[in-house]
Amino acid sequence: MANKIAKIPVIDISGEGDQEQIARDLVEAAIEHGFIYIKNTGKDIPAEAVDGAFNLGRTIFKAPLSEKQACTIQKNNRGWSAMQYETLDPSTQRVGDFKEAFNFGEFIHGKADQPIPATIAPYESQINDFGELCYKLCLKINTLLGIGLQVSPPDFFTNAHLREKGASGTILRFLRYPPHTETDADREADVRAGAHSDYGSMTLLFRLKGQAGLEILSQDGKTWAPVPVVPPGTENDPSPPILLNIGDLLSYWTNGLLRSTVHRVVFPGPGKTSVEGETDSEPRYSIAFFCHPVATTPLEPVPSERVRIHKGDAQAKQENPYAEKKVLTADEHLQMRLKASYLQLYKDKE
Ligand SMILES: O=C(O)CCC(=O)C(=O)O
Ligand SMILES: [Fe+2]
Repeated sequence: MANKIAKIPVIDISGEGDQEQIARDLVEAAIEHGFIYIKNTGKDIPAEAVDGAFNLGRTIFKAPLSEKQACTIQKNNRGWSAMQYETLDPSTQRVGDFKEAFNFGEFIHGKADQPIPATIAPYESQINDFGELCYKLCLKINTLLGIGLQVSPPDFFTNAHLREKGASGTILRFLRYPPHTETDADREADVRAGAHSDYGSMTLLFRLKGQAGLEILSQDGKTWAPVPVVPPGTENDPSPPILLNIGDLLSYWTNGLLRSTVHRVVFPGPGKTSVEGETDSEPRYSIAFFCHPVATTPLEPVPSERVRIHKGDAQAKQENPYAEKKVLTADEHLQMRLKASYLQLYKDKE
């Protein structure tokens, strides 16, 4: 039986409306769900930029294998991750994630600071521009979270993300999940992306209409709910909402007040998705922007009364052990998580 679809609020942050109210709504959604649909009216990220980025994603993965291999992912988390190279849930997965991915780190003066396939070299500035739009949207969200949590000063989170203050683990990631074919040996065991929570402060996720697969885990850790690409009320928007989720770092930084929700990408199978109009029979593409604070940021107590008085929720910690308080800087927090997911990379090179 297919599960009920996830009930995630849709919030419009693109207008001139009451910013305090929008900020409060955003914070409540981040506390309650950890996932929020950011209505895409085309003002922050134009629909053409999203479409262009998806075309780029297709081009990257079509590049010759030798070009992609020359850019194999490194410990700096940049580059190409081949099919089944990453294992997001090593505790339960026998085989790696049924996906390939390409990670771009921060660009410097509009140029990639890593090897990129020759096939996509002509599009370097387009990749940079899309990353810029995502970065600016994350700054805006950081400011709203600061306002909503009554952090003093309200730009506390925003300041920690300013690129001019130093490098960060921020990544623009293109993903391709091929469909299953009759000959795939391990169809039952295959998961497209194992259960995990994201590492950074927040993630922006772009998906395509009609493509099923993303699910979130309920707070009691018992049921998975599919997350529709186009939730009710957004059917006529220029582009599907951008799915925002809180990552472990921000959850950790706020004593677990903001929720870092566990999610995965599956093959629902024919007729098994409860999201009307979505299937897993075609290759699935998605784009994730993983936003991180400047690497040297000390994750000190957030100057907010709401955060201070929040008592860590034992249930949330059990569900997501990485949300526990134990790490000091943004970079140390990230390194811990990467090591757990790229088993081969760290085994081969240690
Ligand atoms: O492709 C998706 O829909 C989600 C991907 C994801 O959760 C991730 O890369 O962290
Ligand atoms: Fe994720």
